[in-house]
Amino acid sequence: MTPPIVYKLKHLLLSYSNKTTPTSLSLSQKLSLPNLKNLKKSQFPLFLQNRTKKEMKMSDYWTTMASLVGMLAFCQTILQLVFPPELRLALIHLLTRMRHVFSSHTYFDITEIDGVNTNELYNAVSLYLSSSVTVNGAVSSTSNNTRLSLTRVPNSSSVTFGLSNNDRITDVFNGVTVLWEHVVVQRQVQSFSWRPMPEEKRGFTLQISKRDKALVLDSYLDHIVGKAEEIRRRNEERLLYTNSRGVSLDSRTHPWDSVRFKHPSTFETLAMDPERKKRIMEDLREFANGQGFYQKTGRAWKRGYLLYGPPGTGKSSLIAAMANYLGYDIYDLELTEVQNNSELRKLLMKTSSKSIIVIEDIDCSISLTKREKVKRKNNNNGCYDPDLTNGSGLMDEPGSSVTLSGLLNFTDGLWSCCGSERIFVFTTNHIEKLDSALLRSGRMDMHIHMGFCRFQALKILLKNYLRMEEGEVDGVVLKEMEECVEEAEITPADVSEVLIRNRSDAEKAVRELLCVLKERVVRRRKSGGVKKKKEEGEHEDEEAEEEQEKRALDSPNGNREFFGFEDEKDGDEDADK
Ligand SMILES: Nc1ncnc2c1ncn2[C@@H]1O[C@H](COP(=O)(O)OP(=O)(O)OP(=O)(O)O)[C@@H](O)[C@H]1O
Ligand SMILES: [Mg+2]
Repeated sequence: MTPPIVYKLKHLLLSYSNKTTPTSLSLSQKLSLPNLKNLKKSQFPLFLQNRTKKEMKMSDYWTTMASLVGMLAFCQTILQLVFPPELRLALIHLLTRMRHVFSSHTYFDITEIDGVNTNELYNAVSLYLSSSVTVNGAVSSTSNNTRLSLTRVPNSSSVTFGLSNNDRITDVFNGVTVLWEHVVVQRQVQSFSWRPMPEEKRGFTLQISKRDKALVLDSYLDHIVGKAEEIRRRNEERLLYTNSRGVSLDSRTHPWDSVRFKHPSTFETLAMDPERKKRIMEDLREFANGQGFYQKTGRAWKRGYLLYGPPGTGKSSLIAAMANYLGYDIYDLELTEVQNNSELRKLLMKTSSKSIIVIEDIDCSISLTKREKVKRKNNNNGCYDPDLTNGSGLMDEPGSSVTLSGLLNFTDGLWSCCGSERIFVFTTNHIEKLDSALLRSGRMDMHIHMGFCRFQALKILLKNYLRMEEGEVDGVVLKEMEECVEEAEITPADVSEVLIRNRSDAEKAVRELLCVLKERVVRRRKSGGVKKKKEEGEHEDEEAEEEQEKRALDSPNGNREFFGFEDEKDGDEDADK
């Protein structure tokens, strides 16, 4: 590229060599050069002064140009020699320091790379500013033409805005205005380094008034880090991990395979009584925000949920909704693939915090009823046989891969505390098969019964699948539905099926659903389902009674089985321990 000064000189020379050339003259005028007619000879460079128009032949012109360019290059070299990069940098630093000393502001530099390590604060600031520029006026640019860069990181579903190189932006925090500048300079040619450095040296400079300095140190940076973490989680897609048999569990390999988790289930789409839903959401939120509480009370920062109910009532959907609500990853633990307790522990150690560890159909994964039988056997013999237990009073199935005690250690023992902010979710279709040790508080803090579809849940499904609000459905049909839905004992999955089938015709879908509900009621009445169930209830076998009794003892308000919502209770010792 021709430097502007050379460009100007070229035209000056051209016009000088041929004053009558209209193009050169107009060009020179365009460039606001002095009118050549008024130009005194003394105003020309010395080596040109003795030349006249006639003397300036074409060959002379090119010679002159070459000398000029050579001179410029020479000057540049001299400048570089006189001011080597280090000196130039030092001069800049000196000037910057002087500016800072006399300024009423304090400056904080947050460089991208701190020594050889990546500075997490830089990334946090970058994320914070990127989100803030889009938040209603929380941050406003210093000028309207502040440039924003757009990025999309891997695994992210959204585009983020960033501050362009060397641009500035203001932020307001607690009524104090601060200025951020994104400083990008070319990195010096580096000597040998183990770690290749980026070509550019990037950083943020925070300018804040000296009297507000305490604010930054106290809370502003904490605020930024917290916000950045929140944004990061929101932007990233959830991951669904699963364990597979035979994966080496040495310290280098990761025993979990992951895929992107894009389950659309949310608490909004979940067909469930709104009050119960609200309670679950509050519980989750309290847990996620409860670091201080757990620390203060000396409890591991984890929570257990047991979801139980017939197939197709939304247990898995609830787990997905939980993950989407909190922005947690899911570890779907396939217990049958785990060889032994130590492998289970290793798997646990390789889970990250802010995650939900799920064991589906826990009653099918591991024999959990054994313990009761052993207990009975011991009772029958009138003595306790320690050889049959693992020392904690729990029976380990001989030759089995993972034992009950191993599982309990996994959720509640010392090992459960490696890492934090984790939720354990177990699901089962048969809660009555589970051992009381699994049911006691502290292990599974909340028991959530996912039952057949009720009227409230039905309305949510109508809204989800047919986009029909309550008022849009025929009042008479709705009333009939309300009357028979509970007796029909239909799962949300079955209701969904009918609605999906007819989703192109909402009226037809509603009519058909009502028919299905009525048919089920008739069928149930015919087969004496209700009556039979009552009789069954009266003649429950001894074992089932014992199970119920045990759970009633465990439950302080006795409603765990049906509603599954209890407050946490402390000090409820496992009967067998
Ligand atoms: N409560 C619900 N709210 C919304 N949709 C539901 C609900 N229950 C079931 N469904 C629908 O039914 C399908 C099956 O539900 P889901 O897999 O969550 O049931 P589940 O209780 O986990 O069943 P299983 O015990 O067989 O694992 C889901 O695709 C979902 O669309
Ligand atoms: Mg399921």
